[in-house]
Amino acid sequence: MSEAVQTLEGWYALHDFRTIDWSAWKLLSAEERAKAEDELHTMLREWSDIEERREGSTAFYTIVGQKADFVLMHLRETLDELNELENAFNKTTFAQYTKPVYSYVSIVELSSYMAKPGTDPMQDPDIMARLKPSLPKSKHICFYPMNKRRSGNDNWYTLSMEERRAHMRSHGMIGRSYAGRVKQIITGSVGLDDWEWGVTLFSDDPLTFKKLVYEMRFDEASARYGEFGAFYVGNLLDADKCRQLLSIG
Ligand code: VOV
Repeated sequence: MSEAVQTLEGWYALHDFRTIDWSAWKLLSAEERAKAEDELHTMLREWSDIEERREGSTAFYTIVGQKADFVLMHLRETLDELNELENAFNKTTFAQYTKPVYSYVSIVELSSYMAKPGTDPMQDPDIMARLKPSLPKSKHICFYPMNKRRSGNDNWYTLSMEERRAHMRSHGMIGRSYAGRVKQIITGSVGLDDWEWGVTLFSDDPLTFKKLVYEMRFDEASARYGEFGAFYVGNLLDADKCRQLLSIG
């Protein structure tokens, strides 16, 4: 039997994808819409206070295309907190005018393939910052779930630790050549959701997502062992953009 790699876990993650029920939203009076928006902005401010206290982080992006209209990505210390905030959001007036279309539950994960031997990762401030990150406010987000293949001769889980480490080293080298242009948050979801990992990328240039993902397709860790779900891509929603999105002319 191959040895499982040790993993470090940080904050739990919920990706909550919704569409907006525009016909119902448009039927509201301007006053009713303004009230619902104020309530939404109060909740967004509460989430940003939580982020300032370093007790979690939230990213709010539109989604381009028909899979969803927006995503709220939340990171929190516990699954209970994620569930509470999901329920609190569902009780808002604005949420009544949204329809859930997809969600993903996972936890920020770092594997120890590249760990320095003899060091305690939990004492390393860089590692702690990666496990409990403030989500970037980059202009664009890209999310997709993925598995490592388990079929015939292409079974990631029967490779030796050394083979997997060599693959991850090569994978990491490609990733590092995108340093400063894209930030990745890898969340593990074995036992938590339908795929094995969630990949969330942040960048100021959406073309970087295409370049990076394409280049990785040629790397064996992805070419031979990667299986991918649906891709969601979108644009940052700050308070002004959010008002613009919800305004009815
Ligand atoms: C954007 C840059 C980037 C960089 C620098 C980077 C580096 C690294 C390193 C060094 C490591 C291993 C240690 C750790 O940190 O866990 C990983 C780990 C991982 N990655 Fe990665 N990855 C990136 C980016 C990046 C992308 C774009 C993808 C999607 C793959 C694709 O084809 O679409 C991905 C996937 C993963 C996964 C699923 C894991 C866990 C695999 C496991 O078996 O445990 N990743 N990754």
